[in-house]
Amino acid sequence: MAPEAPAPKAVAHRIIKLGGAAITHKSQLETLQQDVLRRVCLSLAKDATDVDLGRTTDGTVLVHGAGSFGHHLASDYGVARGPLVDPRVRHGFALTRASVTRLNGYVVEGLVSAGIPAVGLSPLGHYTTSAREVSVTGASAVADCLRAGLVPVLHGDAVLDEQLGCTILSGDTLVRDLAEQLRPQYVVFLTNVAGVYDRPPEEEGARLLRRIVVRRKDGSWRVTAADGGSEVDIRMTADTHDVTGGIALKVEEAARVARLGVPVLIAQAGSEDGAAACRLGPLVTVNHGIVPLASSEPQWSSGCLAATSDMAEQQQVNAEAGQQCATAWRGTLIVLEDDEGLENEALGGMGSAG
Ligand SMILES: Nc1ncnc2c1ncn2[C@@H]1O[C@H](COP(=O)(O)OP(=O)(O)OP(=O)(O)O)[C@@H](O)[C@H]1O
Ligand SMILES: C=C(C)CCOP(=O)(O)O
Repeated sequence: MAPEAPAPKAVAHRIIKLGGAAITHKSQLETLQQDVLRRVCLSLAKDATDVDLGRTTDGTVLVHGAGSFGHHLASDYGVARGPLVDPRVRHGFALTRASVTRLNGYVVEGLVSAGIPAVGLSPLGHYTTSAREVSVTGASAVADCLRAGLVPVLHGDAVLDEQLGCTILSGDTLVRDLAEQLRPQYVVFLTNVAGVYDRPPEEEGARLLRRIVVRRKDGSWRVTAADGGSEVDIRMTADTHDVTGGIALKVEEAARVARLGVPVLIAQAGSEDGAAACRLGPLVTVNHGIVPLASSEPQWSSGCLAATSDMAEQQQVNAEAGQQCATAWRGTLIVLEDDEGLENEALGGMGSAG
């Protein structure tokens, strides 16, 4: 019998989800937000050439959402529920894929024009689900691309489901599966708002949650007020066409990633904060003053930038790297509680929406 294949080596440095709400106008069928897409492509390309940081886009996995290229059609034709034997659902399945792969083409084209060796990789054919849960992962195809020096660009997709016939696999769920399989150093979700708020961000008084802490024992998550007091209530809503659950699914999947010990950042696509999150990972919070990196969390620092074991030196490098972001970093950091089950009280906190 052939010897068992060795476990694949970690090849992913970072996984970035480019939200459909950021690169499309989610409420208008198949409309691209070209300016946001262009800014993201340019900033990722800049990471690749930043010789001071010794960084390249090697080890970067990109996943994008569907936005208005997929959610509308999937919702109109009931693609998330199946069954595929229903001719109307089958037609909707094909239409949804045609739409979302069109968007994938635009994203890949933007990245390649910016000089990134990006290749589109559709989940259908690599991923299967069972009752909407991933039952077959496509992570090995992603790892193969990474080992070949390519930047795989996946997307939320219509896939085959062992029980339902077909369903919709969200990019947020793909990111979590890839994080489980490839164990990147960090994950970034870029979307159209600055992060997770205590209520829909357009509502008056909405406050940006700077830090969400995930409990080690059961994976539940919480936000406590900066004064260390009671837990904060959070309200999240989703667009009417959204077939995958919107921001609530994102937070749930992000919490599952954080529980692996992989820090997650949520920030705005096309902004300096989003670019800095992609470039620096959780160290962005060191440079920009919201979350001091505790010495008990050394694993976050390894490999986020050119390797250096000395924290002071690393902070100096990071400070130089993050110069573009002159003000405090705006976004949400999602992390696992420390070994004692405590969160550092200096790390909690909220910021106003303004
Ligand atoms: N409490 C909240 N905090 C943050 N955003 C919220 C909240 N409640 C509702 N939202 C809305 O969630 C949206 C972002 O989630 P959504 O899943 O649509 O993003 P996305 O991942 O960019 O899109 P896609 O799923 O198409 O990839 C924002 O447009 C925001 O208005
Ligand atoms: C609607 C489709 C085809 C995919 C949804 O992916 P998401 O926008 O990442 O949730």
